[in-house]
Amino acid sequence: MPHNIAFIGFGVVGQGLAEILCDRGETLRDSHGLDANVVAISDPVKGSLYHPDGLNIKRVLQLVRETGHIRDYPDQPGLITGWDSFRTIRESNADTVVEVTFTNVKTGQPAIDHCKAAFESGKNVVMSNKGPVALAYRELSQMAREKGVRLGYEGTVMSGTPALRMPLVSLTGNAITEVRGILNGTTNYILTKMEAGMSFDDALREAQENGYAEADPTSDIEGYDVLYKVVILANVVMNVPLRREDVECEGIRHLTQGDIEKAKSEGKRWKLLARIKKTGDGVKANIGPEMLPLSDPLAGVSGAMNAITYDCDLSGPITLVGAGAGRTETGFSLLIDLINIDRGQL
Ligand SMILES: NC(=O)C1=CN([C@@H]2O[C@H](COP(=O)(O)OP(=O)(O)OC[C@H]3O[C@@H](n4cnc5c(N)ncnc54)[C@H](OP(=O)(O)O)[C@@H]3O)[C@@H](O)[C@H]2O)C=CC1
Ligand SMILES: N[C@@H](CC=O)C(=O)O
Repeated sequence: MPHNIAFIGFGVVGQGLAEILCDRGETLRDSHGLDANVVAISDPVKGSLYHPDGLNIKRVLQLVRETGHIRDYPDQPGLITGWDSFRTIRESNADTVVEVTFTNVKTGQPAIDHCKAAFESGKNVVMSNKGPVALAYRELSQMAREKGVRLGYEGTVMSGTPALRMPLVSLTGNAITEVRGILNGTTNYILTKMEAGMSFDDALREAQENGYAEADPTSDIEGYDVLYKVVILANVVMNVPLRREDVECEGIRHLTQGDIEKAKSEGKRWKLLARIKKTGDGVKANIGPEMLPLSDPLAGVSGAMNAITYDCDLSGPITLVGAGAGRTETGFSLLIDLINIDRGQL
């Protein structure tokens, strides 16, 4: 049976997943049981397409590459163009909505309402958008359960590095007492480049060109992106209802080349660190730049790589290192969820 997919948003990550589905379609079907069929794409600037039998995704990707939009997709019987996100979610024959619009760090919208509309229409949601999980995790997971559909969000923390599945599945049975990590690719990339002599602004520009940064990079630089990831980790992995207003948060905007040089002269390196520590009645969480000695394993994590350490009472500390951002890496995070939906493991 084909697994019909609708993309809501078709930027860096949406195209990353589409490329994987296009390049690996046969292997995914024959070896992993995922017969992915993209039936719809809805994006305010690139355009919107829906065909109940499926779109030619290779053609779609070629059009985006060549023209920046999909409005010149060849007309054919049954093709519908111009549907907005909600119409696509409600009226398409998609089984799963891939929600890859921007992360709204104030309200989580319109992504939260996209999820609700999908569940109301009996559709699964997989997303790398952090807003809905950070702000409405409990409500959305309950709603998905009641409607008998699935909610996947592996890519919301550390892109395609399984920072959520690993503790939930492989470390299950442990009590996780502390989580500590580098959880933003853009700022880690900027700090690494500044250490090599590049200016803050040039390094940020490169991170944007590489597809690591948020649509509004203030979210990366001021730490709001990490704040959302901390809230997700506390709620999903530690089962504590932490809210964003409970977390102390400082970004890296104020760090100067002088600060970077000072750290270097002391045999240290700046990293934007997140910490979540279990307390008697919940957790205490904070985010901020810290100077780490070069001997600290986190000091060696560079560029858009991220790392997270889970302090577990039975297994001891376990650290996961991998991509924190990126087109293919985050596209892959959505693939993990899609395959697991078909396996009945999500
Ligand atoms: N890039 C990365 O490495 C990672 C990204 N993420 C998250 O994944 C999500 C997607 O990221 P990314 O692809 O990089 O972001 P982009 O900004 O490249 O893509 C988002 C797309 O969604 C479109 N969009 C905005 N509003 C709507 C709407 N209402 N309906 C449909 N489409 C809409 C945007 O259009 P327009 O440009 O016109 O606004 C844009 O094309 C974000 O939430 C991000 O936080 C998570 C992990 C890593
Ligand atoms: N902008 C984010 C993308 C992934 O969540 C980052 O740089 O880590």
